[in-house]
Amino acid sequence: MGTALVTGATAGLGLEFAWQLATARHDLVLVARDTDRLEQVAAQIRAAAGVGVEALPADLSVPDDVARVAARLAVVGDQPGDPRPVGLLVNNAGFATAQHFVDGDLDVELRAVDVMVRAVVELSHAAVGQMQARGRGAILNVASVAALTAGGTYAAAKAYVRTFTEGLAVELAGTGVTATVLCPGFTRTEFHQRAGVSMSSVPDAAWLDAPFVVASALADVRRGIVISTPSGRYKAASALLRVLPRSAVRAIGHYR
Ligand SMILES: NC(=O)C1=CN([C@@H]2O[C@H](COP(=O)(O)OP(=O)(O)OC[C@H]3O[C@@H](n4cnc5c(N)ncnc54)[C@H](OP(=O)(O)O)[C@@H]3O)[C@@H](O)[C@H]2O)C=CC1
Ligand SMILES: N[C@@H](C=O)C(=O)O
Repeated sequence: MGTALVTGATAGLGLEFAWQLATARHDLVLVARDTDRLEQVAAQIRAAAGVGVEALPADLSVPDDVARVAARLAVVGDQPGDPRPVGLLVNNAGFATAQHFVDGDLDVELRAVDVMVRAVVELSHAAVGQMQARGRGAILNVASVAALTAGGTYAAAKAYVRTFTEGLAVELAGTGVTATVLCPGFTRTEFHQRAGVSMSSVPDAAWLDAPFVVASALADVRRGIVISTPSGRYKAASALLRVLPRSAVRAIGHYR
């Protein structure tokens, strides 16, 4: 099995990606900011799954850190001593801005763009070059059903990722390399708690579990599906969001 690089691998969906990929015998390169937690996750997966795990601490809002991750992704693996090339890139790291734009902290808005747009573009570019040269590979970018809403910078970033990935999939057709965008709905992770967002009004039936979301996404990657929306509920919600008048979508006012 090949090597997978997962960003945001210390918690939530990223941690679940790491475990499911390790169980499927992929070696891993794991990226996140919290070095202690990252090393701990890497050690646990190495011990339990017996795969190779590199911990690559990086803050994806910091250009030098993104460049280090991009350099790892660009490795073709044809030089003696090279690490193995990455065959699957999972651009998963992200966070909720959890504020309105006008009276919000501009640094938070810009960091959201850096982590969820700029880093996704830079890392995809670094990976796709070596993947195309080797004639195989896959890129999985994590957006959100929020991409179809009008909820400020978070939704705009996710809309970018969705459209960007669709364009990449078109460009890559026939090359042996695929691009998939994952668009989950509400999923139980650390995401809302980290952002200090109360989710008490969201009914139980609206929640997805990370193991289900990740298994659906990886199955869709294997089948070369471009837009992966786990669960019938969120497929229906996405279909509705696409046909509603945008004035109605704006009225939903879904801010993250
Ligand atoms: N949970 C949900 O309801 C939904 C989530 N999503 C998307 O799923 C993705 C994963 O989120 P989820 O698992 O829920 O969130 P979590 O908060 O559980 O995990 C986020 C991960 O991203 C990492 N991370 C955050 N900021 C940075 C940064 N600047 N540089 C590097 N790593 C960073 C965190 O690690 P560390 O703090 O160590 O850096 C952590 O590993 C995100 O892109 C999110 O937008 C989409 C739809 C629904
Ligand atoms: N769908 C979730 C994140 O993208 C949310 O809105 O909480």
